[in-house]
Amino acid sequence: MSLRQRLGVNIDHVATIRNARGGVQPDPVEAALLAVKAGADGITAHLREDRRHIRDEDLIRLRSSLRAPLNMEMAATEEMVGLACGLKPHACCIVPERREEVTTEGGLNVAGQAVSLAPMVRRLTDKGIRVSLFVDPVAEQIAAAAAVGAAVVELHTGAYALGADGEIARLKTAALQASSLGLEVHAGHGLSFGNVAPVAAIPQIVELNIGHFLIGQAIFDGLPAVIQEMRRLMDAARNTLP
Ligand SMILES: CC(=O)[C@@H](O)[C@H](O)COP(=O)(O)O
Ligand SMILES: NCC(=O)COP(=O)(O)O
Repeated sequence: MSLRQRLGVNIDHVATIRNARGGVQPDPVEAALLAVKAGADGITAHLREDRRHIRDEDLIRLRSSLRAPLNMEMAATEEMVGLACGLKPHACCIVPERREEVTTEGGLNVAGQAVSLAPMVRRLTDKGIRVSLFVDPVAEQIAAAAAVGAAVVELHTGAYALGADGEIARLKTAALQASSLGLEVHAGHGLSFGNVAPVAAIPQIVELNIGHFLIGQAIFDGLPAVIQEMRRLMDAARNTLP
């Protein structure tokens, strides 16, 4: 199987640099258009409650100017569900947020909040938005994601990226379970040139969302080049599949 795996480019940290001086450069929307032109299959943008990087107006401009799928990452709040239902991106990925965190620290506790999540998933789905839940590769969370009606799970690869033992095995098991439940399987967080191949080679994973590493490496090599290299590494990993 060498089903081509999609690459979603997360442009959060273009906005981090822009916000550092409060101006308009570098423009995350310009980065998104350049990323798609370079081969990205979609764009991911995380509208955090504290707007530390992506801002509401960025999402509005992305929605009106992108000709590729826009995946809006958001917390499970009424504010964000309302914004998403108004914006109607191609997809939403619900992620946990803690104001003090430097970055996303873990997966969404779907099992522990299924009662409140299910109607949010339904509202978004009823607007034609593909709903993904960002979860740790844990059987209970994946089963809960299917139970609340999500179409997709995005497996948190943060522990894997930090070198935790046995993580790639957990990701493989989780991807198989999710696929067997009819969920589309994505993965992301902390992926880089150096660690992407084993995750890309997991057959059931059909999309990777990658941002921080790509934006950082783009400072040295340029955004098109780093996207094309990530694309090459993903394709090479997929081509090892039977
Ligand atoms: C959910 C995830 O892993 C990232 O896409 C998320 O955007 C991380 O948040 P920061 O971009 O603020 O680090
Ligand atoms: N959901 C993962 C994502 O969008 C990008 O995460 P990272 O590559 O910025 O760590």
